Amino acid sequence: MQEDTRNRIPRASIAIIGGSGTLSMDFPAALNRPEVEILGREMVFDTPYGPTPPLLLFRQGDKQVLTCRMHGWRSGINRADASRQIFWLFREAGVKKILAEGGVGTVNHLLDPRDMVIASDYIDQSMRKDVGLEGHYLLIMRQALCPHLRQELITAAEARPLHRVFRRGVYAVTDGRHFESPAEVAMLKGHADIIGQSLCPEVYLAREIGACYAGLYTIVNYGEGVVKDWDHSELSQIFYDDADKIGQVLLDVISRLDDKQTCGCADLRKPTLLKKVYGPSS
Ligand SMILES: CSC[C@H]1O[C@H](OP(=O)(O)O)[C@H](O)[C@@H]1O
Ligand code: HPA
Repeated sequence: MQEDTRNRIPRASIAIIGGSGTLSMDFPAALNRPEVEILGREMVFDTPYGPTPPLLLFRQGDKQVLTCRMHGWRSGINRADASRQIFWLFREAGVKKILAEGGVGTVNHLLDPRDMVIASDYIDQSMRKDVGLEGHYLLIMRQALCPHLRQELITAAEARPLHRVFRRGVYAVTDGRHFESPAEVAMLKGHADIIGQSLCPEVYLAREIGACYAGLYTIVNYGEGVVKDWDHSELSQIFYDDADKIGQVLLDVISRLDDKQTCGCADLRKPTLLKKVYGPSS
């Protein structure tokens, strides 16, 4: 049953946007970490954009962490609205660092299913470019993926060796209820390494609220035409098999994080151009 927690917004300095990996388990409770205490499940909060999807709140050491499950709210809902609701809440809760995880396809023939990539940049091929909170235009998307958070993810992922970890890679963001055609994959080759549907508009909203953002992505399929005869039935098994490692990596990172943002991401949130035309960015 959903607990009604509207208008009682907790403090949380860190947020996790879960993907297909952590969705397949009772994250983070299933990982049996003694320092983790679940503070609330199925928490829904009122926002100017409507009630949020259900979130989970937990404490890890001295940090409070809000988590939402992307797939849990994607089906049948308006993704733009849900993104605004969640990031409005993150801002009000004081979230400064956001970690994401998700499943992706590969367009780079050097990568294989189960490899993990800490994305270093993105190309937005989605139709979600204009999703934001109030009044922020011309956001600077330099270091959209925080170098400090990325380094923490690399360190944590490499310390739990299971599959190959790639320290950088360009994530092409697509839209769809479908994967890409061979021609689309061929077009993306040479520009991107991995394809998924879960990085935008999140990076824009993170920048808008002045939070750092970085993600750990597990390859669950070859893009069409990269390797012939790929069987998509293997896709969800990879999520299930590797969910534990993905979740542990996220918690390992959280245990090392502090509240400081010495990376400069927070300073990049102020649009510097055309203030007179577009109005102030508070
Ligand atoms: C289940 S494969 C397609 C789906 O998986 C990824 O989502 P997530 O990042 O939440 O794991 C990808 O972006 C696609 O939307
Ligand atoms: N394309 C788009 N999104 C995806 C893919 C893909 O190949 N794999 C997982 N999410």
